[in-house]
Amino acid sequence: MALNGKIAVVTGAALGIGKAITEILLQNGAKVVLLDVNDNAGTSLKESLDKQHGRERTLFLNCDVESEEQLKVAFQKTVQTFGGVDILCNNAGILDEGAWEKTVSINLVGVIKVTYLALELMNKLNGGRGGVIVNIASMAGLGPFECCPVYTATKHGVVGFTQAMAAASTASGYGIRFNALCPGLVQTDLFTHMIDRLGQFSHLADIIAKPAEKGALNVSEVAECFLELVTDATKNGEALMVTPSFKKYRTFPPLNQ
Ligand SMILES: NC(=O)C1=CN([C@@H]2O[C@H](COP(=O)(O)OP(=O)(O)OC[C@H]3O[C@@H](n4cnc5c(N)ncnc54)[C@H](O)[C@@H]3O)[C@@H](O)[C@H]2O)C=CC1
Ligand SMILES: CCCCCC(=O)CC\C=C/C=C/C=C/[C@@H](O)[C@@H](O)CCCC(=O)O
Repeated sequence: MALNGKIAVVTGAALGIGKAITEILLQNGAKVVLLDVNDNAGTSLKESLDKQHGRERTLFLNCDVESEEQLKVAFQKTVQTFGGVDILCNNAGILDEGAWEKTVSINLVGVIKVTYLALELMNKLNGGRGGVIVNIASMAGLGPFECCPVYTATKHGVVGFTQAMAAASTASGYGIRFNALCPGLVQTDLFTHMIDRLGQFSHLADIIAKPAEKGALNVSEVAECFLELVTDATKNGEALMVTPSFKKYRTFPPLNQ
């Protein structure tokens, strides 16, 4: 998929991985709608992107992925401003074992809410143009990460939802590819603050030491993997793992045979 002129929506776009994904989309010619709850970071990123790429290339909207109402308004404004959606990146996420219901609400329910609203616009069966949806899961979506069981559960949910939606899309003719990106540790605020966010599992924080020995990815390495999942039209239902030591596609058993 060539990105020139395509319209992308990125959740949690103001900082960290979402910011790097926004930047790589702009560098490759897309227009980007940035959704985030952090108004200061979003507004200041928008100002800086205006200088680099021109005001008409981006739209920043203060929008919480937990709020169906705010999401509906955000998609309406996206259509009014840019005329549709071709690419969605469900990136917004938190790690907070002490606020586990909020973690489920943002990391998993939020991904499903945003996806279903985007589907109404993107689905070829409803007159949409099709496109691609990339969900930012985690290595914790593929195996047990004992210091954060609820975070782990949400990311397993994201991987499962992505794969089932990919199969549903193929079987139904939505014209939308769905892929999950599963990074290991990445240098962002989420990683920096994780030690204070493990709640009743803080005594297991040392589990990070092993993967941390291998270093942490920088956000632009994650954005490059995102770009691969968006542009490679053969990728659907994939879970791409990336750590400082390797990058590979995970295989899963098909359940329909
Ligand atoms: N940092 C890491 O080591 C890894 C992170 N991830 C995942 O990558 C994604 C991005 O994480 P980071 O960039 O590290 O985090 P971050 O904390 O640096 O940035 C997250 C962004 O999401 C926004 N956000 C949070 N809640 C939101 C909500 N309810 N609605 C809209 N925006 C919201 C924040 O304001 C912030 O701008 C998350 O889904 C995370 O689980 C996956 C693997 C590793
Ligand atoms: C508690 C901090 C969480 C930060 C947010 C994350 O999502 C981090 C990702 C979670 C775990 C990462 C583990 C990485 C492990 C790799 O270095 C490697 O050891 C795994 C090898 C697996 C394989 O070979 O298949």
